[in-house]
This record gives sequence, C-alpha cells and structure tokens, in this order.
Amino acid sequence: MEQQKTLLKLEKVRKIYKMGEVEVEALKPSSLEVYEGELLVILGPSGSGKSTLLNIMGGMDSPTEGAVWFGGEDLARASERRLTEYRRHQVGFVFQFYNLIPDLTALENVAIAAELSNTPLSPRKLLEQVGMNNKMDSFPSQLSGGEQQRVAIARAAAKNPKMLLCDEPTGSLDCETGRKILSLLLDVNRQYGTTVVIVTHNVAIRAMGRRIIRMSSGAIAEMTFNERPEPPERISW
Ligand SMILES: Nc1ncnc2c1ncn2[C@@H]1O[C@H](COP(=O)(O)OP(=O)(O)OP(=O)(O)O)[C@@H](O)[C@H]1O
Repeated sequence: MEQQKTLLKLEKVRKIYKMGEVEVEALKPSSLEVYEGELLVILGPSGSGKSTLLNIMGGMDSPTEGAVWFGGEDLARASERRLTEYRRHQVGFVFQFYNLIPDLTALENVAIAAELSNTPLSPRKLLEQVGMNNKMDSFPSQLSGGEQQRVAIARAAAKNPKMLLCDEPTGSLDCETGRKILSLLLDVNRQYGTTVVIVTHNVAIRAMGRRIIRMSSGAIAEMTFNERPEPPERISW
C-alpha cells in the first residue's frame, strides 16, 4: 500500500456532555488518523457517537480530553478564533438537511462560501459539475431535496477545503437520489484530492468506503479495509 500522509490525528479523544448533574460519555477515549485524500465511512447506529466524533474533527466541538493534531497544532487546545479559522479554510460541511440560506439563490449560496476562501473554486463550474447549470438562479425552496443537497456539496467544495465532513448526507433522500449524491462526493474526492468523511447509520454505504470505521456505544468498535470499493451506482438500500 502506498504511503499515506496524515491529515488529522485524534489521540485518546473523549467527550463528556454535562447536563446538570448527569454526565453522558458521548465518546470514549478514541484514537484515529485521517489520511489526505481518503474516503472514510463512519458507520454506527443512532447515539453511537458518530456526530460527536465528526464535530470534533471539524472543530465544531472540543473534546473533554485528548488531542486533535492538524499539522503541528493541537485543535483541542486552540482558541475559538483559531477554530473558526480552521473551519473556514480547511473544512467543508455537508449535513442531512442541507442548511442553505433561503434568501439566496443556488449560485449565491455557493459564491458566499467561495468568498471566505483564499483558494476558492469557481461556483459556476462547481454547480455545472453537480448538474445544476439550469437552476443556478433558483432559491432553495424551489429545489427538491436532492437538488438542494447538490448545491450544498458545491457550497462545501467551493472553499476548496482539505476535508469534506458529511453527516448523513443521504439521510433525507431516496435511494436513487442518494446514490447520485454519493457519486458527487466521490467525484470531489477524486478530482480535487479532498479527504471525504461520510458519517451514516446506513450500512449499505459501507460498500463505497476504502476504510470503514464502525462505532458502537461511543467507541470505535472496528476498522475495516475494502480492497475493492463499490461505485455508488451499485449501492442499494
Ligand atoms: N449536546 C449534547 N448534550 C448532551 N448529550 C449529547 C449532546 N450531543 C450528543 N449527546 C449524546 O451523546 C451520545 C452520542 O451522540 P451522537 O449525536 O454523537 O450520536 P450519533 O451516532 O451521531 O447519533 P445520530 O445518528 O442519532 O445522530 C448520545 O447519547 C447523545 O444523546
């Protein structure tokens, strides 16, 4: 196997949420390396800690214990301001419910993200790539769920981030539309060398990952390698 460069290294990362007197250990001490340009699938049932792990990777949340190395920097000890900068420049987010700005057109939604970046990709070109050339001037309410998710992927990719973090990106979509979305994520991964992390409870999606992590009760229960990942078009659920 070729030598892979580490993009992000999580060391014994643990997360405890406190709700009054009650403590919830959302993530037990977990260690994980994420490599440059890989496509990683994180699988697990509801409540297993997937989103907690993803949020820590994306600098949206800080761990209670442990270190998150990005280059020579420990994000677990970074200031809020530095984390904002990290999210802005290094990470693109794709969520289950798209989170587009309702008052902006598809093109404007993508352009606003591109403006935050020092090395943006062309919003128009990206929207063409995701098959939205005819709907650039539509508002989110005029688009189907699958179309909104296409725009959301173009928006996340527009910053030209090192990493795309996708939380249940096909969660609200039917199988056929979901496959197309997965296919677009794979395109971004291949074309721009962007690391893509897909969090899902949908076990069918494991077939497209080269590396699959299974989470259970707040811990990484298993890591598997897939020598021959399936193209998303062949996945069904
Ligand atoms: N902000 C929070 N405050 C308190 N508890 C939380 C918080 N966020 C998550 N938890 C708890 O931590 C555990 C892990 O949640 P997490 O959202 O990471 O799981 P998940 O695998 O992503 O689940 P789902 O697929 O349902 O989103 C759950 O028991 C959850 O209730």
